[in-house]
Amino acid sequence: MMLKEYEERGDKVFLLRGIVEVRIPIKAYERLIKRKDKEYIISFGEPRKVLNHITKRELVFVTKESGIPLLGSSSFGLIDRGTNLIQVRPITGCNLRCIFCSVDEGKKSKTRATDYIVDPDYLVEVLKQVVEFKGEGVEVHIDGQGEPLLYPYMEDLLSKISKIKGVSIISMQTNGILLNESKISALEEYVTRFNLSLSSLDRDTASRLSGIKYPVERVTRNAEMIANSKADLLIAPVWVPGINDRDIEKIIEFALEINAGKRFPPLGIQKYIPYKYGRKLKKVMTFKEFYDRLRKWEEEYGVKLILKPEDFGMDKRSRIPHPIKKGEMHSGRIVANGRLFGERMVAVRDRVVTIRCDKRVGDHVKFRITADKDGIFYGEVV
Ligand SMILES: C[S@@+](CC[C@H](N)C(=O)[O-])C[C@H]1O[C@@H](n2cnc3c(N)ncnc32)[C@H](O)[C@@H]1O
Ligand code: SF4
Repeated sequence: MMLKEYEERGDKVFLLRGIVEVRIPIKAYERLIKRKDKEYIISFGEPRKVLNHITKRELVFVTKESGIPLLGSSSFGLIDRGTNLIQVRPITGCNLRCIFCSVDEGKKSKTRATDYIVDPDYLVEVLKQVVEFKGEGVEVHIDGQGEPLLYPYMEDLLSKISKIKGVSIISMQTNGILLNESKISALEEYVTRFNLSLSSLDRDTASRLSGIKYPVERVTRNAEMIANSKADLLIAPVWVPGINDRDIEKIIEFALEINAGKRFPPLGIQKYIPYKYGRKLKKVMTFKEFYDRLRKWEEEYGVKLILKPEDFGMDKRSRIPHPIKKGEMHSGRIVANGRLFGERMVAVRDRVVTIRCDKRVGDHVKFRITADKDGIFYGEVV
């Protein structure tokens, strides 16, 4: 809701240490004080938090008014890794709990403290600027630390992205569970390619991998419907050694049978990689083992499995200039809690920087930028 709407509803809007806060006044718990021409509120009540209905984590609404920049974080917003592909991350949080998940997503995550949801108009506004900088032939890839189809404004977002001059491909990474016939027919108008994560066709194995009672039939039906739609389909299993070794061949056969990959490769087999803050499994394959096996299957099935960026029309492009650099000292306001426990997000020069500290949202901090990886910034308080 806009601030005006809160005021019209009769709620009071207060300026609290420079942050606009909306509170429904409950006299017993709040006391008003006046300083100069500003009203401040002292609240003795618990702060109100919006929670993600699946993960039950704090959900931060990233709007233009929130002062949270959309560049600089790997959790939400936009990522430019120096190619014609821009990653768009509208939401965090997931309906699955994959045992291999690189971002430790879903309920009962041990590492994730906060979820984010981005206002679609804000996302489109900043994306337009990035696409304009990149030039023609841009791929917008909707992905995220979580399941993108949980985003309630997806159709609106895609419709607006499809109108941006310079965007030639819209692709989406999804676990496909939330799709159905009507969703697919709505999304096929905008989505050029769905990358569907499907790691087993066996219900028990898929359930073990996803951490839920996995609806195999629903996902395979969705895969067929995508393959028969205007959109292209790429099936992207994660090969988890010791668990789905026998399933990968069955998935290759399934992808070929339903004619996945009209314009792009039909399969994008991924090797399980243990990530620092992801879920760890004991058995890990070497890259040699992985590629040797893919090469064998390529011969056996006559299908391309070792993929290169060129297979997706990707090329190198200048990066959007970074207004802050590694080693520099800055100070800024904490605009939100960070994605991981103990992290905070600071805004500086239209970028968000992740730092570790125990100060609160609204406080100012001085910090040094310690890392800049593809425009994703980390800092250390000094
Ligand atoms: C983090 S998920 C987010 C999008 C969506 N939830 C999904 O699963 O498609 C992005 C992709 O990374 C894959 N993935 C997750 N954890 C991985 C890991 N540890 N190693 C390799 N790939 C992984 C997923 O299977 C998926 O294809
Ligand atoms: S891999 Fe994707 S579907 Fe599985 S838990 Fe992680 S974000 Fe969710």
